[in-house]
Amino acid sequence: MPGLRALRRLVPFLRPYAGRMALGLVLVVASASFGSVIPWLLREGVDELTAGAPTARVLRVAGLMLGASVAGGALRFFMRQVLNAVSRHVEYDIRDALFARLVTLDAPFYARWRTGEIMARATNDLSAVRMAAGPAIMYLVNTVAGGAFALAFMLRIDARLTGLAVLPMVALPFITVRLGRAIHDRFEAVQEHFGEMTTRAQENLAGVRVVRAYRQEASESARFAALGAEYLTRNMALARLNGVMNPSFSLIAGLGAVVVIGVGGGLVLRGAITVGAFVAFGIYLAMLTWPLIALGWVTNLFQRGAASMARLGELLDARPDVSSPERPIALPPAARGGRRLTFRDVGFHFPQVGTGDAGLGTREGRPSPESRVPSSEPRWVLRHVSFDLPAGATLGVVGAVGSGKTALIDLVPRLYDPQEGEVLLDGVPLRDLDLAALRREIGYVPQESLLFSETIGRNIGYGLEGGREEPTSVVRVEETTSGATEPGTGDAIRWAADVAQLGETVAELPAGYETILGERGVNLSGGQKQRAALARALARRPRVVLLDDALSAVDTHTEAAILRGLRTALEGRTTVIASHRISAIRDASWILVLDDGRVVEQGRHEELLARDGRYAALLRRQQLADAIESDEEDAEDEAAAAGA
Ligand SMILES: Nc1ncnc2c1ncn2[C@@H]1O[C@H](COP(=O)(O)OP(=O)(O)OP(=O)(O)O)[C@@H](O)[C@H]1O
Repeated sequence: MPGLRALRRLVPFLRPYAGRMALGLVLVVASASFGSVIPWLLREGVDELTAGAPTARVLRVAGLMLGASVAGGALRFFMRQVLNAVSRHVEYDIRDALFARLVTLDAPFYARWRTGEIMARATNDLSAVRMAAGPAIMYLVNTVAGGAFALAFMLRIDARLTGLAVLPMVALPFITVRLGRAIHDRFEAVQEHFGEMTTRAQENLAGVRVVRAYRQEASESARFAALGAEYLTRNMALARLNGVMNPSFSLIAGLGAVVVIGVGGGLVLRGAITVGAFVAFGIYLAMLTWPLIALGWVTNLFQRGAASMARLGELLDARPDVSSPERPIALPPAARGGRRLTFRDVGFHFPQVGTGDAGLGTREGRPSPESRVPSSEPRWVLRHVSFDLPAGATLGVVGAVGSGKTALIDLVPRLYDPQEGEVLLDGVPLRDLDLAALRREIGYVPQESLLFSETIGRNIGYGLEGGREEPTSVVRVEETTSGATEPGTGDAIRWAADVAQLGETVAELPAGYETILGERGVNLSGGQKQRAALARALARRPRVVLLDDALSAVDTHTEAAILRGLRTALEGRTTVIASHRISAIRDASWILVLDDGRVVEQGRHEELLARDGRYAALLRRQQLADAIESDEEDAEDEAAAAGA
């Protein structure tokens, strides 16, 4: 059937359950065989009644019919148990595989795919695939087996009558193929739109504060209603096909029934077949009708499953652009606890969406025809960036908004790879290192800190050695001294929290390090979140620490205290601090001033000041802004004092 090729991808997921699947299918065939014996027994019963046979014989037939019904029913029960369980297991395995894939995918992938789209595939499409993997297979086999048994008995009763009754069924394959293709396409359209709706809902829920602050509730509701209306329209288009399919199949079966009554009635009158055979034949034909209708439904399920499996396949097939080399080079032992970081004439631009850049396709991940045309000149975010930072040194990166500070930092853990030049750690190009080994060296505090809905202790201890085995045993900070947890883990968390100036805040939380954060727990302020993210990066005692404007939400006083603490704590480690505030980087061993992705000045604080160029101008502007701010604060304080 057209469009079903995507279902081949289900085979590896079904393979582990082949035994159970086979058992389930044997049960399907067995239950269908019992079901088809019943009309045959009925034929016998009717004929014996018509012939005036003794009651005992009639009762014997009735007993056999009852037995066949019970046996068929019991087998049907077990077949459902077995096959539905298989489909649930398959669904579980695909979901697992999907999640495992999603967590390995990198920044370029998530720049192309919207969260709502991924969620839609992981839920709705997965359900459609489960229906194809379980119920559809079950009904297909049931249909074929039930139909074959019914046909065999019909042929035994009268071959010519059977031929006439099933004649209208020659139209069946045409209807199935034509409607099947249309169902596939329309279902795909429905699912695609569902992705749009999920994205909209997800963005609105995540940004509900913005929606409310800008009083956009009504217009957002209207936009969602419009999406809903389109979803309804597409579903109605699909429903219309179902509306055509089922009656078409019933019509074919109905035509068969007309033949049976017309021709079969004549045969009974002429004595060619018995009344019992006529009754049984009618029931067999009805038994064929159900499979015919079921066949329409099965076609539908397979087509939906195939469309959804293809959509899931796009996610399962996605590969990160950045990966480990086949033969990674090991890093040499670290000197003084840090690593030397070198940028050699680095040029970088973000992958261009829809241009096939870095092997990318369209946002949906499908390579589009346009993806193969040569891209327009990329917008370089970094160009000709070179520096050589000795192990244990601190690099400060300053520059205006959008000058490329984040991009520079992102290249160190290989969130992206540069298109020009190379980045090296202790003289080894990053591309030659094992990705996990590289990232173990690095503590990265991104601009936007993300904390999980977990205890603050587990948030800080995230990714600590052993954390993968049993999360609950890892970061119960209070228990470390009793030896109940891995030695040193709790200490590392407490130490990191203290360096990040978070220790006191944690002590004031209702359950200390065991306080749950997030939706179900306590919410931290922006600055506290940043400090928790900093503590998380420090707890692993990385050799290279990257801070991307990581203290922007912290006041200058706390920032100074944190930086002082960091200097001692990170003694010997290599640090890169990107900041729009000069106060955060003035003590760095080397400072880069970025402008539109190029290094326009570099040197130590004093040297840069003496040069009286961009850096000095930036500092003067910031000092002026700080002075105005503190004057305003003083004025406010005075006004408040006068008011009191
Ligand atoms: N995922 C992305 N795809 C395409 N362009 C991007 C992407 N992220 C950032 N950019 C662009 O790259 C440029 C550099 O961005 P970057 O985030 O490195 O600047 P920044 O110096 O860190 O700015 P800020 O101080 O605001 O954090 C900006 O012009 C930005 O618009």
